[in-house]
Amino acid sequence: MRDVDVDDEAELAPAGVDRPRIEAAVREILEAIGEDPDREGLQDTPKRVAKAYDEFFAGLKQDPGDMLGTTFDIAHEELVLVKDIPFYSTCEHHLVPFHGTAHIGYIPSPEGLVTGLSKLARLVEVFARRPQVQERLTTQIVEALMTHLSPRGAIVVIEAEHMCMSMRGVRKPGAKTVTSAVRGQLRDSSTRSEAMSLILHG
Ligand SMILES: Nc1nc2c(ncn2[C@@H]2O[C@H](COP(=O)(O)OP(=O)(O)OP(=O)(O)O)[C@@H](O)[C@H]2O)c(=O)[nH]1
Ligand SMILES: [Zn+2]
Repeated sequence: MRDVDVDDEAELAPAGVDRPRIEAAVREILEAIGEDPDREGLQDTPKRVAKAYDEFFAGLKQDPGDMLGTTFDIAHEELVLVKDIPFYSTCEHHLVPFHGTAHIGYIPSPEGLVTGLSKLARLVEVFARRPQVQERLTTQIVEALMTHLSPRGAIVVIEAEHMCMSMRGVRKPGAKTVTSAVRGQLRDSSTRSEAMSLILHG
C-alpha cells in the first residue's frame, strides 16, 4: 500500500480567496440592486458571502493527485463503480449553482492499482468546487483517473440541474443535463453498456 497524506476532514481546505475584495464587491452589488448594505440584516452579508466563496471555490487550490495518492495493490480486473455521488458546483457563466450526482467507474490497471472508494468522491469535490461547466467537470474527473491510476478504462457520468436554467433565463426547473466521458476499455460497447446499465439501473 502506498500512502500519501490526505486531509481527513470531510471538507476541502478553504481556497484562500481574497476575502476583503469579495466583501467590497458584494457591498457594491447590494448597492447596485438598490439595497442598503448597512441595514441590520445585510451588515454581515459581505463577510458571509466571502466565507462561502472560500468553500465554493476550495477546489481551485487542490491537486487531484493528492486525492488519489492512497492506492492499494488489489488484483481486480473488473469494473469498480461508485455511483450517486452528490455534488454542488458553480456555473461559470452565471455564478449560480448547478448540482446533481456523479457516477465514476474504472477497470484497474494490470498492476492492480486501486484507490480508496472515498477518494473518488473527494476527486469530484476537487473539480466541482471551482467555477465550472458540466462538460469540463466530467472530462477533468476522467482525465485525473487516467493520469493517476492508469486504469484499463474509466467512465464518468454526471447528471445535474442548473439553477441558471431553473430560476432565471429559460426557467425550466427539473430539466437534467447528462454528460459522460469514457476512456480506454470502457469505450468497448459491451463494457460500456454494462457500466451504463449499472449506473442507470443499479
Ligand atoms: N454547455 C454548457 N452550457 C452551460 C452550462 N452551464 C450553463 N450553460 C449555458 O451557458 C449559456 C450561456 O449563454 P449566454 O447566451 O451567453 O447567456 P444568457 O443570455 O444568460 O443565456 P440564457 O441562459 O439562455 O438566458 C446558456 O445557454 C446556459 O444554459 C454548462 O455546464 N455547459
Ligand atoms: Zn449558468
